[in-house]
Amino acid sequence: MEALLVVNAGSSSLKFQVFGIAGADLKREVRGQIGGIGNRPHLLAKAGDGAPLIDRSYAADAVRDLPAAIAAAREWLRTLDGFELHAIGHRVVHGGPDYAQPVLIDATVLDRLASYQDLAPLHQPNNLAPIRLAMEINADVPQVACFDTAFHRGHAKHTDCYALPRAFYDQGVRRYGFHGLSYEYVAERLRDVAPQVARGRVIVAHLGSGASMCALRDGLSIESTMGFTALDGLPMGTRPGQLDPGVVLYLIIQKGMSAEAVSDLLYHDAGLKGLSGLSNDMRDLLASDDPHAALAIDHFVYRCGLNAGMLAAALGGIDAFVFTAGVGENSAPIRARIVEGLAWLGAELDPAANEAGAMLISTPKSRVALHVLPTDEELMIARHTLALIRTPAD
Ligand SMILES: Nc1ncnc2c1ncn2[C@@H]1O[C@H](COP(=O)(O)OP(=O)(O)O)[C@@H](O)[C@H]1O
Ligand SMILES: CC(=O)OP(=O)(O)O
Ligand SMILES: [Mg+2]
Repeated sequence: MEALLVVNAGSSSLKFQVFGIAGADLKREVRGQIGGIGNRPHLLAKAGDGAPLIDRSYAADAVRDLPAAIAAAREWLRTLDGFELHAIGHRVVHGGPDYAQPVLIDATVLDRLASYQDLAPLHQPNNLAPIRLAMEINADVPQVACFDTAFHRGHAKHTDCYALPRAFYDQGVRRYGFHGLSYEYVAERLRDVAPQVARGRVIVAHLGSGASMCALRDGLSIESTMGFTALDGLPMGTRPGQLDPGVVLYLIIQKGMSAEAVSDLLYHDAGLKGLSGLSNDMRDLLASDDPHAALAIDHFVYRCGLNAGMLAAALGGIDAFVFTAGVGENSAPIRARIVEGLAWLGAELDPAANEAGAMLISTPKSRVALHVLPTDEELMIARHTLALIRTPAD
């Protein structure tokens, strides 16, 4: 069977999927992940119908880092029969000012993507590692990079500039926005499940370990809470979200911290983890009776409300609000608390539908339709990859 491999290499996990190609159709054949890298490595893979394929734990030092996880995943993928690899599609978080569309990867493209590494230190190096490896060992298989930033590239200039001297904008210092593959998928899903609403003004909240919101008008992104890097906007598992740049200056100038130490703080030790002092995982905080866990949750919910207000202003009101990603798809209590903060916009929750995790969780008289739509970045990558390898070169 002709097949595509999709790779989503994150900060602590390596996700991969295999799609069979039948004409213009894609069929998910394998959905796999190595999580707990360097800690409690664990390879789990299922067939497209959910049947288990492998469930294997490794010693921490057997899969210590992402390259080791790639090697482990590759070793297992090679045991699968019947797939003829036609292309590999990758999630690449930062596409900088150059890429507004997915792109076929060659050495020049790879160099350019590597130059954005410092703008996404948690993601970009890991995104590029499997590309480099495949270039060596599967040199004849085309690879496609699909960007988190691309879906937001149509933003108006007055919305994606910072109030800095304009030369910085020309150098690429702009508000890019991220999680674009997720928003693009959710916008498509919304067109299926609520076509009328999808043509209107919608906020999508991607609340996972990274978190952001996107304002959609007629299915297109017009604003995002994230900026130049994936540090801005909402508080996240280990990132602070919006922060006065004066804090960074204070840490460097007054406290004598190095740039590396500040970067480490902002990417690894802030957010829910920093504020609670307990965990970056919302499940741990919800289960804890520590007052610092409550503080972290209160802050997260409060900032979600503030940012929703900002995006509602960008849209001139909202017709729908959509929850997606790990927290958004799975946590009824967090959804309920965020919706309380949207009451002024006319949002009214149906508590039973929310508890049941239904696709529509608002009451019939709510002025804002409230949806829960599971995201699927990997399917979006597979579609883009197939479209690119099928496009004849001109
Ligand atoms: N039932 C749940 N309740 C609250 N939070 C949850 C639940 N399930 C998952 N999460 C949160 O979702 C996060 C992972 O989200 P996900 O979208 O998979 O993130 P990423 O792709 O960035 O790793 C976890 O860190 C956890 O905090
Ligand atoms: C861009 C980003 O924050 O991604 P993730 O949520 O996967 O960490
Ligand atoms: Mg994610």
